[in-house]
Amino acid sequence: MTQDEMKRNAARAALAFIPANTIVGVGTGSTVNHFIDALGEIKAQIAGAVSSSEQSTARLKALGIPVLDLNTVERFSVYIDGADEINPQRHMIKGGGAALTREKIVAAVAETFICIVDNSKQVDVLGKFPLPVEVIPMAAAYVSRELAKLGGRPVVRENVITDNGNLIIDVHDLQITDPLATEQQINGIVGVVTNGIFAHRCADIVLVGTAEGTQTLK
Ligand SMILES: O=C(CO)[C@H](O)[C@H](O)COP(=O)(O)O
Repeated sequence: MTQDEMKRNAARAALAFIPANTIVGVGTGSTVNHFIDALGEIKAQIAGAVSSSEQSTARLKALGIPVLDLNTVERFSVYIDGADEINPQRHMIKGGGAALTREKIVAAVAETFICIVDNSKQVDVLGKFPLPVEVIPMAAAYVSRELAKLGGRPVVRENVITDNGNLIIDVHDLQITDPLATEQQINGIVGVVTNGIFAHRCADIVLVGTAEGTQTLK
């Protein structure tokens, strides 16, 4: 089975966790694209979607799924999103698609975060995948110097502007042994919008696509 088939199976398994008439929070990425396609098949049974990126919004709208403004929604039941890495504590690195800030905001409003991944994303310690950090453009050099002091190797992602008009710094070679502390520490650097560690708001349920089928971890 290919990696993409495992992603698609995990994405389709998420449909079983969507209550009738609910608003669905939708993440970003290739795994989520499979989920959006599956959501299109049950669009009559949901109240609409809240989206974490312009890319997902366009795909949702193309399938006729209404996209709601998060400011009009107080709370909703499920948020479905992928991850670049996930550890056994269900802490994640996200932001490979540069949508980390909106993803973190939408996830904060959801009751349950369901993470959909193929098994290549499972790690014991976060940090092999370079950690994305969204920064205000004028702060990029300062933030890079501060990130280097933490032991990482910051590289501004070329030709990428986020949906919020900001830059992404990818931090290579960070061993993230305490994700809660590192998430907080990096978010404390002036000029950082947010970083891609999702530890304070980790996943509640993980659907892992494997060659043997999709596993559910809680
Ligand atoms: O955080 C993300 C986007 O900002 C994605 O969830 C993450 O990059 C995983 O992407 P994919 O499903 O394409 O492997």
